[in-house]
Formats: sequence, structure tokens, C-alpha cells
Amino acid sequence: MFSTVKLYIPFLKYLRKRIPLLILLFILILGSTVLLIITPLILEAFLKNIRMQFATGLLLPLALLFLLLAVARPILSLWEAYLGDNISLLATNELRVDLTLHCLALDLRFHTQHTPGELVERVDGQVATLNNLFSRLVLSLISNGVLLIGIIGMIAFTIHALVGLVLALFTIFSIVIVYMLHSKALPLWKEARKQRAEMISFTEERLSGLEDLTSSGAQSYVLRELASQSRAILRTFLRGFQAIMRTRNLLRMFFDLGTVVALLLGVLLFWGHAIPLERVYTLFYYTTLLQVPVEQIVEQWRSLQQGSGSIANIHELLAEKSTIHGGDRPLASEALEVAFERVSFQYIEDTYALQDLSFVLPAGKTLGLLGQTGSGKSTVARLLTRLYQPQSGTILLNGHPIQDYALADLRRAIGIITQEVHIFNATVRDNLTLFDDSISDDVIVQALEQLKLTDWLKRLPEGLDTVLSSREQALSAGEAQLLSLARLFLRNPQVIILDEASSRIDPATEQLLDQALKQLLQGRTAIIIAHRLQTVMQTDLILVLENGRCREFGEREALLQQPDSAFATMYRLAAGEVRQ
Ligand SMILES: Nc1ncnc2c1ncn2[C@@H]1O[C@H](COP(=O)(O)OP(=O)(O)OP(=O)(O)O)[C@@H](O)[C@H]1O
Repeated sequence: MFSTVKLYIPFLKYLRKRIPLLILLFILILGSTVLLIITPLILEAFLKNIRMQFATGLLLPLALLFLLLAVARPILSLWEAYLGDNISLLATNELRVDLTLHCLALDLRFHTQHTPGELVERVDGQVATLNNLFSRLVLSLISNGVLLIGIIGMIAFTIHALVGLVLALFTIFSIVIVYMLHSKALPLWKEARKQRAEMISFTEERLSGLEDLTSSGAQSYVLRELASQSRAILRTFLRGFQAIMRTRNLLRMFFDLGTVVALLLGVLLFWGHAIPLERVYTLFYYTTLLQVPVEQIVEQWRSLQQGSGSIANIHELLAEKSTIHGGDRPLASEALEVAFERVSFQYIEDTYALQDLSFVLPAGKTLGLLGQTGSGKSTVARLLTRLYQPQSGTILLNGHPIQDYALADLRRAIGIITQEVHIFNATVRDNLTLFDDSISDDVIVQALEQLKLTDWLKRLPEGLDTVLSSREQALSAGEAQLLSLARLFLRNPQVIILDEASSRIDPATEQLLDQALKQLLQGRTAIIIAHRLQTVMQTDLILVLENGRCREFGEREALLQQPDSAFATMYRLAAGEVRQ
């Protein structure tokens, strides 16, 4: 039990800021508990009045008081629930933000091992469970705990200390037994959660490949797999549910036994003239009142156990640390020199994606990166932006290892355009500024003018307000690259890495891209992973990669002059293809 409680302690910091609300909540809980506890005393007074045939005029006020309490209690409960949910939503929203930021700061190695579906389940699904738990924990555990103590205290003080002691022991015994039985259900809940996360990842992954799946008629395979995963979840869930139901029924039996014992004790006390007859009724009432909080604590325990699976997962996620750390060297604001010194990198052990790669790209120069597919071109970009850490060698920026610079500064200084430009379901403006409201429309239009993209802007039906959809193919590959060139231009990085779109681009867009690129590259250091010879003809240097190794590196002009160079051969081949 303590290990479960310990799991929750780190999250108390999210409640600390809300102490005034928590105090208010506690007062409400206390108020509704007092109302519940005094109700049987009113009934007792009512019965006493009838039995002793006192002034019957008291009966009506007592009945009205009873009614008043009956109305006040649900109103207080409503406020409790509202306040509890409010506190818990505020706290868990904060946790959700912290978790999202944490995930974003983790390196790519972590993200390749965990699918987006799995992270969504962890960041959202498990935090939602925690939210449920916080509100129910605050409300149910505290209010039921207060109620239990209140009832047993009232029995001890108003009926008999011995009866109070017996019922207190009985209650503790029931809770312990229930707790022990519940421990059996915990691994089952955990397993069900894990299976659910796997199913979400599966669905997410298959949905992202919808086009391929539909065109190849693989839907039935996906559905079969989905059905088998759902069946597995159902089986685990049912086993957990059965374990809970067994415990619940056992508790009911316990309480029936407890009521009999309490009545027996009451009757004995009445016979011994220790209490009047109506107090036997009060004892019976209190004993039946005990069952609800104990039962609810059991229910609460079930949620707590479900939640501890979530909390353990959240802890696990928070314990993930990025293997990539930055330093605090300030970065110069002008164009930067990029150098690779004997850099080797493996994604998978014993398989080199880059091996012993060295080159120097002087500040303000452009490098055309060529090589067959899988030769390591994108890996150069990933290492330079520190998405991965090379196993050996050093990458230098202005003569200093890149790990000396703060990660945020480095990523601000290096702008990258990948082949898969992500289009957000938002306006062109937001897609260009990446939701930065501080960039005015004038600045955007000026940037587009400089990149010679005003015609493109004019063609958009609603200009900057045109909404692009991330689902539909809103832009062609070329247009998406145009958009990301402008995006980068607004960010003004010192180094640019462009992984050029390999798909066919129409001549008009190609011309726009070339113009915009020329503008963007002015005064900046750039690495262009080129798929078109036309682009490479604009660069100063050429690096040809072959199986992760440098096959050729040099000035473009010089390489072109050497007939036996790899680049000149590529050029001749491409020119030949064009002529054919
Ligand atoms: N996340 C990864 N895990 C394991 N291996 C990877 C990963 N990413 C790339 N690789 C492998 O590393 C090698 C270099 O990949 P890289 O993406 O750098 O090649 P590339 O030259 O950019 O290819 P392309 O022109 O097709 O984009 C390839 O063999 C690739 O299969």
C-alpha cells in the first residue's frame, strides 16, 4: 500500500498551488459528513418523542429538520464534486503540459522506439485516468475516511465505547482483507492498459498507411489483428473484473455479519439498561452507514490500482532522459563554419550509417550532398541538428564541438527542411510563422516578396488566411517545400539544411523554388541534399557519399573539370539522360 502511496507523492506538487481550494473542499466534505452523522440522531429524537409521548408539537420541527438535512446534503455533494473536478483538472492539465514538453525534449532514439500512439496514450490517456483519480481520490478517500471516523466516534461516544471499538476493528479488518484481495487484480489492470496502448499504436500506425493498405486490399488483415488484440484486452479485463467482483461480494457478506453483531450488542446493552430502545435503532443505522464508505474505499482502491499502473507509466516516461545534452557556449550570429572530423555513427550496432566522415564547409558556403539512397545523406543532417549523437568523431561549428552549444540555440541556428514538410491544419499564416503571433503580416509579406513568392501568395484563394488541411494533400511536394523555405526565412537561421523533394515538381514551381532558394542561401552556410542536378549546380562544394563513407569531396567547379571524378561522371550521366 505504501509503495502505491509513494507513487503519488511526486504529483502532490501539482496540488500545492491549489491549497485554498483544497481547504474549501475539505470544509465542504466535513460539512456534508456532519450532516450525515447527525441525521440518525434526529430520527432517534423523533422515535423517543413518540415512545415517551412527549409534546407531539416537536415532531413536526424534527421532521422538517430531517428534510432540510436531506436537501442540504446533495447540494453540498454537488459542490464537492465540482470543486474536486476543478482542482484535479487544473492539476492534471499542468502535468499534461509538463509531460508533453518532456517528450519533445527527448532525443530521436527514444521517439523511434516509441510510436506516437503509445505517447498519446501515455500523455493523454494515462493523465486522464490520473485526473479521474485525483478528483475521486480527493473526494472519495478523504470524505469516506472522515465519514468512517465520524461514525465510529459517534458510536463510541453516544452508544458505548466497547461497541465503537468492536466496529472500528471490524472496519479495519474488512479494509485489510479487501486490500489483500485487490492486490491480485493489479497486474491484470496493468496488463490490460499495456494491451490497450499497443492496440492504439497499431491502429495509429495502420491509419497512417491507409492509402497503401486500401490499395493493396489488406484491410481484412488489419481487422483480424485488431479483433485479436481486442479479444486479448477483453480477456484480461474480465479476469480483473471477476477478481474485483469476488472482493465486493465478500465485503457485502462481511457487512451483513457486522450488522448482526452490532444489533446483538445493541440488544444486550438495552437489556442491561445501558441504552434506550431507540438508540439500538441508531446503532443499526450507523452500522448500515458504515458499509457505504468502506465499499466506496474499495471502489476507490480499484481506481487507485488502475491509476498506479498509469502513474508507474508516467514515472517511467519522466525517468526517460535524453542522451543528448547541450553546453553554454554562445553562438555567433553570423554564418557558421561546419566541420565533421572523422565522424562515425551507427543506428544499429555494427552497422555503420556514417563511417570516418570528415569535411569542412566554410561559413557562407553551400555544400551539395550526393549519394545513392541509404548512403547516409539524411544522417549527416540528423547528426548536425543533434537528433542523434555520433559514436566517435566530432562535429564542429565555428571550430567548437556542437555539444558545447545550448541545444535550443543550436536548433535555432540550424534550420532544416526535410522532404516530408509537415503541414498543420491551420492558415497559411500559422503554417509560416508556426503559430508565432508576434510575427506581423507585413513581415510575412516582406519575406515572401524577398523570396519572390508573392505570385504564389496571390494564387491562394484567401491569401494568408487560406486554411491548409493536414489530412488532405493540401499542397504539392514543391509547394510544401516553398512553404517551408518561407518558414525558414522567417526564422532566419545561420545554417540551412535542405533535403530537397525527390518527387517530380512542375517547371513553374521548380523555377519558384530555385529563385527562393537562391535568396534564402544568401550569406548563409548550407547543406543541400540534392535530388536534382540543377540544385547542385548552385552549390560551392560537393560531397559524394557511398555506404556512409566520403567518396569524394571538393570544389564543384574543380570536380567538374576532372573527367574521372564521381561528380563529373554523375553530371555526364544526367546530361546524357536529359539528351535522350
Ligand atoms: N532510424 C533508423 N534506424 C536504423 N537504421 C536507420 C535509421 N535511419 C536510417 N537508417 C539506415 O542508415 C543508413 C543511412 O540512412 P540515411 O537516411 O542517412 O540515407 P540517405 O542517403 O539519406 O537515404 P535517402 O536518399 O533514401 O533519403 C541506411 O542504411 C538506413 O537504412
